[in-house]
Amino acid sequence: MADDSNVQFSEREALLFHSEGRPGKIEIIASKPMATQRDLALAYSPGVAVPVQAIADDPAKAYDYTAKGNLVAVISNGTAILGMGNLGALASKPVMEGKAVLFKRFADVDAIDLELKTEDVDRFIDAVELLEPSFGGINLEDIKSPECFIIEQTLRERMNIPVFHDDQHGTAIIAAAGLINALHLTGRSIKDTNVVMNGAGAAAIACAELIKAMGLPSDRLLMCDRTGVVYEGREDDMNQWKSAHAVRTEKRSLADALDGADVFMGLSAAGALPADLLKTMAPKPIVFAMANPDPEISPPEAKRARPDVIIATGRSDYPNQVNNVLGFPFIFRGALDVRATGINDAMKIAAAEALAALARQQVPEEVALAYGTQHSFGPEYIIPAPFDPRLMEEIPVAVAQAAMDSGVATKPITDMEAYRETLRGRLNPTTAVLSLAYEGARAKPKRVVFAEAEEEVVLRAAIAFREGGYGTPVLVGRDDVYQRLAALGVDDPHSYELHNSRHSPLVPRMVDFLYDRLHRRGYLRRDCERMVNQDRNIFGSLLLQLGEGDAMITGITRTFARTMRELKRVIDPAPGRTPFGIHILVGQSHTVFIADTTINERPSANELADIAEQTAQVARRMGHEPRVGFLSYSTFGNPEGKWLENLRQAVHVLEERKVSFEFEGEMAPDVALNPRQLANYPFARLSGPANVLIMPGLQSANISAKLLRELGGDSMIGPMLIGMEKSIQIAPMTSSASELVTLAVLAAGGMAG
Ligand SMILES: NC(=O)C1=CN([C@@H]2O[C@H](COP(=O)(O)OP(=O)(O)OC[C@H]3O[C@@H](n4cnc5c(N)ncnc54)[C@H](OP(=O)(O)O)[C@@H]3O)[C@@H](O)[C@H]2O)C=CC1
Ligand SMILES: CC(=O)C(=O)O
Ligand SMILES: [Mg+2]
Repeated sequence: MADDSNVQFSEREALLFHSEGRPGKIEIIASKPMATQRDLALAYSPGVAVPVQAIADDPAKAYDYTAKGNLVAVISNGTAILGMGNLGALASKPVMEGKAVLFKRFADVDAIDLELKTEDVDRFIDAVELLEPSFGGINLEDIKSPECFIIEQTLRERMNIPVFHDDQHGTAIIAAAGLINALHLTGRSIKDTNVVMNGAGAAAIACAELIKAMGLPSDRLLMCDRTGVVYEGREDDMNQWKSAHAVRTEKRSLADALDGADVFMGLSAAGALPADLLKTMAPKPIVFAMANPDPEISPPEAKRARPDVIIATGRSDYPNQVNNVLGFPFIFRGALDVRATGINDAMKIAAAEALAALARQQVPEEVALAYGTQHSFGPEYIIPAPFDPRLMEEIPVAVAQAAMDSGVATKPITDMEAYRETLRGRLNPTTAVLSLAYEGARAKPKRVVFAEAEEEVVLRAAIAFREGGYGTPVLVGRDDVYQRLAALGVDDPHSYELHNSRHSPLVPRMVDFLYDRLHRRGYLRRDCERMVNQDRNIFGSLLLQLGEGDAMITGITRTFARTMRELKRVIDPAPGRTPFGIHILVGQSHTVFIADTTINERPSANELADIAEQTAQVARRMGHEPRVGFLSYSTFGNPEGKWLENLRQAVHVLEERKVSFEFEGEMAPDVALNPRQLANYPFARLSGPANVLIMPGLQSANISAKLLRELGGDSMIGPMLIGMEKSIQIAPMTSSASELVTLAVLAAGGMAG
């Protein structure tokens, strides 16, 4: 992929990403239990007849008894897939599946892709119109112009749910938001700005219309297509939508148009803006090169030609991503939540203004930390990043309010504050924090030792780690690791850093270091030499001690306990810390941290308190306000037992330490997690279900974590090893490559510190 971007991946990796596990990117999950005969009777015949009759009597009830109200269809015929052209309905499926998962990921909207095999406008319209009962909204995508204009207009007239061609309006909203801010930064007023719009298709026409609606005079926008400037009187390759933007001018080519222009907006094709032409633009030019997957000009090339440029692209791997992903999930969220009958101009402008305003506000700490680079309002940050958790609050609220004010909301929201609260609850902050941890790793790439590089799964993780741009893998293994890399499709295996203890020049220093630590613990120099030469965990952790890496990942070839024993010969706990393990259970809207699941068999009261404090810190770093429950079989002395004293003491220790989070115990897990059970103990000091579960001992902790991993539906991260003087993670022996990458990213980012 583009060599100068900051995220590298191979075509092989892109294909593997899509084919691994279940092919594609979506699956359907039942939202009701389907376990018993009774469940079946309720979900299907005969129970289902009851909601059928209710909806037949009152169609609005479909929103109460079916998924319609949160369901959007992403529909394409593949005639303008990204900037790749007309490759047909089937080939568009990966893009449409991609949009469906973005709807879910960013705004908890359920979406399904539908690819229609027709280029006939009427057949397309008929097919979509018939779908109205199924969906709460229709997102049209990657349909070429001018057909897309007729399709969208007709469907909007005929359907009573929002129909939104995202390439037109989504793009226009984001581009307008970015433009508001870029003009602000360069001290321009929209009324005096000269804009060249390159492209005269779906996205470009909608963009031109929106920025004119926001105050750009018509004669200050010159539109260009493959034929050149769209001027009054032009006859070649025109249509009514282009004609609406034709101006009286002598300029004929893109070069003529750009000479002295303030803004270039590209919604055309890769490479359409030559650097030479950029040089002729006005001082502090603004370039939005939005063609996907490759922009009209790359940011490094643009900056070489014009160091004073403000540049945005459609891609996530450069600063200033002007991409409709910043809009469609949140715009539909707001529209669905007020059951809007359509998405009108007032809602679009509200979304653009809310986005622009968000970029000018202080960036939240977790976003700033993760991106590392400049993330305060400025030339490299004119538009919020897609992972910014504030988008989910601000944009739907603005859109819903505009829908209500403009009279298209059929179910107005009466309490906006309560609505904000439900929006916050729809997403799991951990997901955002994990995404940000990945971004953070990219921003500040570290060197991570992969101690078991002879294992294929570890090598695949190391390749993905490097190709993802998260850091530099430092491999430990024999020389044939190079052949194995080549067999996995790596073109330049020798560009990987490989350390082989057989001939590493570091070995003498390692032996000295180890002997220095262990000679009074019963080890001879020869024992140390043998360990350095033969044990990859010892060798790998010595690399960390000698400064050859920032973090290490291991665990695939040995059990946790054995690996931990080896590591402790080389690495100590951090001063004053109790090392322990956390398993993190991540669901769509909740996260639970369970500790200590790996090390301390019978923690003392003080150790339990330490574990609670440090786990609470990790929870905070992952975006959760901790509520700690000390778990037992017993709740506040019922039943009595002889193992409860430790837990009670731990609660006292935290009281004495005056910690800044809620904690309570001892309590059974159902009391900790279920508010109805908790309500039986009105004196309990938890304001909601516990999200940090401190286990009384290793038996119950480790068993619970492994049961949840094997039997539970949610995904499990960890165990994360906490409290060592160096950042080391011991992965479960059954880890997949992507689980290893996640642990490596967390280790590199200090998330597990
Ligand atoms: N960043 C984002 O969020 C988005 C980006 N896009 C990108 O915008 C581009 C256009 O998409 P869309 O509007 O849906 O597609 P359309 O097929 O509707 O329009 C394409 C337009 O681009 C013009 N064009 C193509 N090549 C050139 C060129 N070399 N110079 C000048 N004009 C050219 C075409 O000209 P002609 O009329 O002469 O054929 C046509 O007007 C794509 O690259 C797409 O990826 C689209 C939506 C969102
Ligand atoms: C982003 C998008 O929708 C496109 O490039 O078509
Ligand atoms: Mg598109």
